[in-house]
Amino acid sequence: MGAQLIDGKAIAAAKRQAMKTRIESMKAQGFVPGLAVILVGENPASMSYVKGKIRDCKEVGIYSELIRFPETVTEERLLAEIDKLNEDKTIHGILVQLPLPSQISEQKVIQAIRPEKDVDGFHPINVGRLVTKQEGFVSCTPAGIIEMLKAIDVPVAGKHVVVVGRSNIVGKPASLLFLNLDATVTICHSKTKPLSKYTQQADILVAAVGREALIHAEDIKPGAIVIDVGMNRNAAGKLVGDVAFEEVKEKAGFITPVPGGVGPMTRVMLLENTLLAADRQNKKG
Ligand SMILES: Nc1nc(=O)c2c([nH]1)NC[C@@H]1CN(c3ccc(C(=O)N[C@@H](CCC(=O)O)C(=O)O)cc3)C=[N+]21
Repeated sequence: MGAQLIDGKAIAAAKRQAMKTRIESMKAQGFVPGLAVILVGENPASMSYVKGKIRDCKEVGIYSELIRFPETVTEERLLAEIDKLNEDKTIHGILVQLPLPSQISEQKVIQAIRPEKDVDGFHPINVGRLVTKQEGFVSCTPAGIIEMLKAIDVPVAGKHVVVVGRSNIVGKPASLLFLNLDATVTICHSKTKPLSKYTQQADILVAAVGREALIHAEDIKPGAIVIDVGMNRNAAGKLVGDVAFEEVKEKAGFITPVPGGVGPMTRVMLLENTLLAADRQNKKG
């Protein structure tokens, strides 16, 4: 295999380990960071992701609350719960697991969260802060991608980063983060033609579309850093990314696996954002 593997699972585990000490000293000063996770309905994938988040909190010593609602919950009821959590001094971060059922406006729910507690970084205030390079909260997956590059000591300034995908939670914020780090950024999407013309120019390629085997060996530059954000179930029921891993790994310089790459980093950045939120709210009193 040509490429070096970027082990997101190991990087995330090391970060959680370092957090434990930080949280112990917070607790020694009588201050406990807290995260509230709201889950609506019984989607098995959402339930398993949320369980993971609660487990992560327990491991590092963050106080967590799981608040569950039936699939049929009204928007009004959900917004009332968020209002309550906004005022709750023991809760520093609020995450509403997406997607939400169709009777509920995701935008309304996201905007109901106080930006200071928006550890997902989805609130338009935090998005605006990212655009204008101000301090706020950055969406966990893009933040995790940057942390992986830091871990392998790869500078981003001056690099050509090609992001495939323009979602509000990954593609757009990832592009802005790289831009803020002085990369040259190209954003590609479903209407980009031909996609390979752009991806072949990437020093760092971020694949965040959600389609199995979207990126093949012929689509990348030799030695490129390939970050795979995809989470797809293949025909055999296996979790696979957007990158045809077996062939691309022979040509890339670095590559992230799925599972064990971006996913664990996303989870650990939620913990980081929760600690950041707690620190900031603690300072303000
Ligand atoms: N408000 C909100 N915030 C989110 O951050 C959010 C969300 N809603 N809705 C769903 C997506 C998806 N997401 C994942 C995070 C980690 C893994 C992860 O850890 N994946 C493991 C594998 C897990 C498995 O085996 O299923 C891995 O890649 O190694 C996956 C998916 C966060 N999301």
